[in-house]
Parts: sequence; C-alpha cells; structure tokens
Amino acid sequence: MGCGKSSVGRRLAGLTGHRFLDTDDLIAQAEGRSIPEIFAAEGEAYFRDVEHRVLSEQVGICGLVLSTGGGLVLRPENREILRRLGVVAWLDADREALFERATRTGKRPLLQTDNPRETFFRLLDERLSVYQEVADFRVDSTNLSHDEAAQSLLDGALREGRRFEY
Ligand SMILES: Nc1ncnc2c1ncn2[C@@H]1O[C@H](COP(=O)(O)OP(=O)(O)OP(=O)(O)O)[C@@H](O)[C@H]1O
Ligand SMILES: O=C(O)C1=C[C@@H](O)[C@@H](O)[C@H](O)C1
Ligand SMILES: [Mg+2]
Repeated sequence: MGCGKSSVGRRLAGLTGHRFLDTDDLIAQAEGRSIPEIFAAEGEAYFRDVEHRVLSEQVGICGLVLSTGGGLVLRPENREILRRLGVVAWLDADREALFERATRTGKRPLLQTDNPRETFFRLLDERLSVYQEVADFRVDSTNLSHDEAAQSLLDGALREGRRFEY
C-alpha cells in the first residue's frame, strides 16, 4: 500500500507507450463512487469482490501496464490471473518510506484505525510472503525517484519477459 504502483505505473506506461490501467480506478468507475466511499458503505469483502471482477475483465488484454490495489494479491485466484496476464513486478521500499508514502493523503480506508502505524506494519507483515510468491521480480524504490523506479520496472520486465516468448 502506497509504494507507488499508481504514480510509477503511469510513468512506466509513458516509457513503453502501453495503455495504463489501475484496478482502483476501474473499481471506482464501475461503482460510480470513490474507494473510501465503497469501503465505508459496503465494507472490505464487497470491495474485494468488485476488485476480483475488474481484474478478471483484463484477461486477454495485451500491451498493458496494470497497477493494482495493495491487497489485490491476497486472493489466490487473483494471483493466478496476474501470472497469466504478464510479468508481475513487486514495487517495494523500506518500511518507513512505505508508511510515509501511504499516509501522505490520509485517505487509505484500511488505515482509518486508532493506530494507523501499527495497522500498516501488521498488514505489511501479513502480505510480504504473498508479494514474494506472486512477483517475478522486485524493485526497491526507497532511494529512487518516480522516473528511476519506472525505469527499473521496465528493465526488470524486459529481463523477465522471457516467460511470454512462445
Ligand atoms: N519513488 C518514490 N519516491 C518518492 N515518493 C514516491 C515514490 N513513489 C511513490 N511516491 C509517492 O507516494 C505516494 C503514494 O503513491 P501511489 O498512490 O502511487 O501508491 P500506490 O502504490 O498506488 O498506493 P495504493 O496501494 O493505495 O494504491 C504518492 O504521494 C507518490 O507520489
Ligand atoms: O492495500 C490495500 O488493501 C488497499 C490499497 C488501495 O490501493 C486500495 O485498493 C484499497 O484502499 C485497499
Ligand atoms: Mg494506487
């Protein structure tokens, strides 16, 4: 959460000329309301169902940079779809940098708790093994600008793209 998937993903698409999509944007469009509004009105389980649906609709689309929500990979079926869609990158940073980025806007619904810091690090710890499992490669963006992170993602994707050479 907050590692830069949306902002860096958009720059990556700019580098490659691919279309850019973000599952959070697709969810908000499909629902006609914002992510915080969906969480507040319907809860996380409902959000995860819509998230799965919009991801499923991307299957078969080529030439795409797709940013996801930070929790999309929690469902095994979503991990399976991602692996079939293309090269999967894990955009990471050190824990404090991630927390600082994730809390810049104060809008992330899962961090609306009494202790956002504790919540954030608990979620991160719960998710690390899943990120590791699904990703083809990882980029540590702690000391990278947005553009440098996008370039590192491109380098990694070109390296790992062999999985899709038939
Ligand atoms: N490499 C970076 N250096 C400094 N700030 C960054 C970097 N990457 C992203 N940020 C900043 O961190 C904040 C969160 O970025 P962004 O919204 O792109 O993250 P995200 O991974 O899409 O979050 P979410 O999981 O909520 O969808 C933004 O203010 C963004 O500009
Ligand atoms: O990390 C998460 O579970 C989330 C991250 C955001 O991108 C949104 O998908 C939503 O706020 C949930
Ligand atoms: Mg995002």
